[in-house]
Amino acid sequence: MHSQIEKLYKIANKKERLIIGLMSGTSLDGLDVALCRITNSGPETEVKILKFETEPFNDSLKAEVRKIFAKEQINFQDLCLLNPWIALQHGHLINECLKKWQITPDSIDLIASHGQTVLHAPKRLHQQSNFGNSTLQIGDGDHLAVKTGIITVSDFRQKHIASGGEGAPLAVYGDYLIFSKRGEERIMLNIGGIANFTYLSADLDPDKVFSTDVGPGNTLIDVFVRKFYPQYTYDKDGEIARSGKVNIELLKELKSHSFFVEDFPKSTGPELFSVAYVEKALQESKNQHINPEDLLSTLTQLSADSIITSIKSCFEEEKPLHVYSSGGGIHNKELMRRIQVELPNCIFHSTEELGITPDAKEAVLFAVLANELVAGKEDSLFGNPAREIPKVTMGKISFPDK
Ligand SMILES: Nc1ncnc2c1ncn2[C@@H]1O[C@H](COP(=O)(O)OP(=O)(O)OP(=O)(O)O)[C@@H](O)[C@H]1O
Ligand SMILES: CC(=O)N[C@H]1[C@@H]2OC[C@@H](O2)[C@@H](O)[C@@H]1O[C@H](C)C(=O)O
Repeated sequence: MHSQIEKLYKIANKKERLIIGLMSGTSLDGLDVALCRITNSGPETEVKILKFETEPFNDSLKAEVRKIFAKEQINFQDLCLLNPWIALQHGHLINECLKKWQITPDSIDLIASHGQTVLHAPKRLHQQSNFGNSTLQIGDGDHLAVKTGIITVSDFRQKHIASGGEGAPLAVYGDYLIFSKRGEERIMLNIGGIANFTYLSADLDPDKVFSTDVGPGNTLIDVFVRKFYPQYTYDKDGEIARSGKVNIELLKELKSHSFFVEDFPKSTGPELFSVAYVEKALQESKNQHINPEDLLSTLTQLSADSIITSIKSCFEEEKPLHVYSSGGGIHNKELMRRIQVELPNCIFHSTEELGITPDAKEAVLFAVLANELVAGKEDSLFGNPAREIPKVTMGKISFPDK
């Protein structure tokens, strides 16, 4: 047997594994690196975060990615060059983290790498009859494995699509395994560039579980902060939004997009929630000369309303729901205030109360997916195919060869 296969076999048979989960989301703020100790698999999975860092991306990395990020037309060579280059950048950041933590690569069992989404094109968005759902994450796993010397699991979304899903959201798989709690109706709300949630039923019934993107989280806020306030990259604590007024006509126009009336579950991205989408709405509502703080206030209300309306439309009002929030958007106090005011029957928490740092949650998710791929049992795989959550393992394995 090849020594790497033998090593993987041993890792699969361990009771607990050290897995580095990586997430670089749509906000392009940095690489989330979560060193997790994962015990068991399937419904018995337990996760402890041993270390967590967000390694900020420097301006040149952001500029390189933005050349091809969520764009309909790009230079094909840029895409080709960035696929290994991103992996090498991520590999370098992992090596730096390991040095800082004084942990040697050979004590890590696996890396679980999401990669960088450069385009998400579910059929609902591209609408081309000959083609199905599609998504592209770059940062090739072989390059990461060779750069770090650690067996790497990557490219999780393709199997989801191959099995009938849209390739997103995937958080539901980790949410079900690590956050389900008998006797408590839970919503796991993540506010990243895009906002999404998972519903976990109090009776633990997997057939009731579902997950969906709901619309923009921080993505539009970030883009227009960068445009009008170049010294900032986001609206810290929502202060700009708080100083402005919501423009009702513009908000109505933004909400008239067909995405908001499509059935759940659905996935989306900055391909739809883009500058062009906002500029069209500004034009249609005759608000091209809106002042920046009113625009930011309106975009913040759009994010809040996307979340509020989706939760209200999926659940009866009397149902006591516990909402556990994560993602960078939870630091936007004005956004969170507006959401909480309109959902008085929900009890709001942070995932911190469940032992998972909110900024680390998505990176942990990919560590859990890698754990299921390598050590999960086929008969205890989670899924709910009726709600587009296929029962599958996800990820591709790359070996460093030494
Ligand atoms: N103090 C703060 N005030 C307001 N917003 C904040 C604050 N801190 C972080 N954010 C927001 O959180 C964003 C980063 O969020 P996060 O890392 O969850 O996004 P992501 O993982 O890239 O997104 P996605 O989950 O869509 O892929 C920042 O770009 C910013 O908009
Ligand atoms: C294609 C893609 O990268 N989608 C991301 C993005 O960021 C949030 C939302 O849009 C979600 O659908 C997804 O990520 C999380 C981790 C998910 O799949 O659950």
